[in-house]
Amino acid sequence: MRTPSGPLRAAVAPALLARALTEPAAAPAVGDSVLLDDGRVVEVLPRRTCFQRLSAAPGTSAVQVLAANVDVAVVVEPLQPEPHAGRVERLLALAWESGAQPLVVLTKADLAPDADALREEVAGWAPGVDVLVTSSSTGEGLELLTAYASPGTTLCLLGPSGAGKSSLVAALGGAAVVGETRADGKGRHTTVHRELVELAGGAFLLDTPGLRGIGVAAGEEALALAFADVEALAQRCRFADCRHAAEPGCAVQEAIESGELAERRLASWRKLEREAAWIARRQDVRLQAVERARWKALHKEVRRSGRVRP
Ligand SMILES: Nc1nc2c(ncn2[C@@H]2O[C@H](COP(=O)(O)OP(=O)(O)OP(=O)(O)O)[C@@H](O)[C@H]2O)c(=O)[nH]1
Ligand SMILES: [Zn+2]
Repeated sequence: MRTPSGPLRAAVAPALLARALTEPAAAPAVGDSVLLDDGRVVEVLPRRTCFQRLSAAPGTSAVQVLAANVDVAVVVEPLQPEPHAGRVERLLALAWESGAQPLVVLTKADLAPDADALREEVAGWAPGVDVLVTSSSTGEGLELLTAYASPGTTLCLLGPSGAGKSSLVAALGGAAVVGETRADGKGRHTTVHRELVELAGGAFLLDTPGLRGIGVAAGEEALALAFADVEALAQRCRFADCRHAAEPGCAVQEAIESGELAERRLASWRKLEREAAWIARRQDVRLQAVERARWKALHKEVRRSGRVRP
């Protein structure tokens, strides 16, 4: 981690480790600011923004934090092969979900003669979000991205393999400042991947493999932001509970008929809404399972000792 007196490797204090067993979000994640006592991490300071997913650990219902305190969440999508609408929309929903400012960066402009037209199209998938055209090969558009990377700002890159994320980092003058290390069988420490990169202008970039392919669904509120155009239309439907199928006075269907809204975009919104509902249900089921396990343990204790302990 970084401290005023330089980089430092610090262990997590036992009390915090113990808490993290039942509450994984209490553990420090990449991007966190922490309190140190006697060279140990005793507390994680409140997070401004947060990428998280449901913890895979059995017996917990909690969320696992993938990255904390990201200011700008950059959705990286190549112009060649063609930008993929569903993928951009999904990553934008996750960006909104995190609380960070979303940004779309289209890469490999040197390979796309129709970059400007493609930019227009992508802008339609990203209401309220800037869409930049860049090339790490020619340097085109990189100064636009630098404007988002003011000193002290933390960015993260979300995008598929091959989108050009590593090339962007290199083109922005990235140098690793913190590498995550792990001990191998022989007790040596080896760097497994770069985690925090300092850019030439003094901004930071989180480059976390776990974030790259992040597969979690965004919640309702994030979807409302990512699909602000569809939501605004839905406000104008005659019925408050309009399902935008065949109801009379449906502003969404009218917009599709007039060409104002792409049918594909409504379908994409529906798909992500279904996923959000599914995740919410799964979280409920998990909470119930944890509750059941607690009661089972309590009953066992009662049978064993013949009395109830609070
Ligand atoms: N022509 C051109 N090629 C590029 C550009 N940016 C990246 N590439 C190429 O695209 C390929 C993938 O780029 P990477 O930067 O490794 O992509 P990545 O997103 O980091 O991929 P992962 O590490 O798998 O997540 C490489 O062969 C790059 O040389 C660009 O601006 N123009
Ligand atoms: Zn409607």
